[in-house]
Amino acid sequence: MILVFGKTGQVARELAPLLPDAHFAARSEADLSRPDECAALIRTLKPVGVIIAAAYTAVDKAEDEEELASHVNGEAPGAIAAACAEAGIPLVHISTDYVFAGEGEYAHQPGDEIAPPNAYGRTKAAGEAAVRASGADHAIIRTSWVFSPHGNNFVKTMLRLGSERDSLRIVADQIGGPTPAAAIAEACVRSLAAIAEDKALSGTYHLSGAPDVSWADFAREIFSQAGRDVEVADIPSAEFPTPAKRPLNSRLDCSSLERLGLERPDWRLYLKPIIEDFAAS
Ligand SMILES: NC(=O)C1=CN([C@@H]2O[C@H](COP(=O)(O)OP(=O)(O)OC[C@H]3O[C@@H](n4cnc5c(N)ncnc54)[C@H](OP(=O)(O)O)[C@@H]3O)[C@@H](O)[C@H]2O)C=CC1
Ligand SMILES: Cc1cn([C@H]2C[C@H](O)[C@@H](COP(=O)(O)OP(=O)(O)O[C@H]3O[C@@H](C)C(=O)[C@@H](O)[C@H]3O)O2)c(=O)[nH]c1=O
Repeated sequence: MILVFGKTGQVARELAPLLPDAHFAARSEADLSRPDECAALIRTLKPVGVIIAAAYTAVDKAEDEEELASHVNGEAPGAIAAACAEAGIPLVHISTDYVFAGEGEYAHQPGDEIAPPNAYGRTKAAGEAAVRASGADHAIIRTSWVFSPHGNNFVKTMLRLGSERDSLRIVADQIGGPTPAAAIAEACVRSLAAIAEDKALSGTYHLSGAPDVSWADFAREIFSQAGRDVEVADIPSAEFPTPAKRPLNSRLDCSSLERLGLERPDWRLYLKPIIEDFAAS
């Protein structure tokens, strides 16, 4: 049996149909703010592999709750990875573009220096480091700008705001790859099988949707596919102040996905079901 930490999040919900026999541990069963209890669950359930699909993802709130976010995003993945190493089972963990400072206009390689610009990114970086240090066979999949029909995400925010207003001001100097949660779920399953088969595939991978765009361009495509006549005005980040600083350059070089037999998904092909759900609600 495969154990998935997380049940209600975007990626966890996309994992459910791919892994019908997996055990999905919700917060009530495995609270990541209590890392020892999460590690103990591995010893109790004795899974053949583990995927961590839960995290503290409230980027702005993390500025005020860095200690809690550190337990959830830093220490819990470390404790889970140590338990995986002890049991000799592989682990897949998900991380973020927000570990990068985001300077320049290049696509980041997995081995590039990290320098998180905010508290959420610092806690995710700590989780990555703990997983690498654990000795467990692992895949760390860094992704960005996740969206799906479930939970909170930029696509659903835009559809909601676009139904209330005729024009929106959206940041145009942050560039990255919107990523469908379904593609991340597929990569989790594929990478878990790959590292179980070949330990040499253990390491850090990048997965983001193509093409890279600004948040403003992302919004325009959402409204275009939704047939909504909402004017999107490009603004610089400075005109949309937020508690957490976001990286300007979130481009991820995803070429190492080839080692897993995967490629970047075209995110534009994943918008329609979300738009239809929104229209029906
Ligand atoms: N969302 C994004 O844009 C991006 C996400 N990522 C990473 O991808 C992974 C999956 O994210 P995503 O699917 O979007 O997550 P969501 O934001 O959709 O959901 C977060 C999940 O984590 C759970 N969770 C939060 N705190 C705890 C806790 N203390 N104990 C147990 N569970 C907890 C939530 O449970 P509950 O329902 O009980 O609150 C929820 O199921 C994460 O590692 C995230 O850092 C990377 C890049 C971008
Ligand atoms: C609502 C709104 C947002 N924005 C900007 C703010 C921000 O720069 C950008 C996206 O804002 P959001 O708060 O939706 O996204 P944010 O929470 O920053 O999303 C991040 O989540 C974490 C978990 C990750 O790991 C990242 O990869 C990334 O997906 O859009 C506007 O410019 N205008 C608006 O009206």
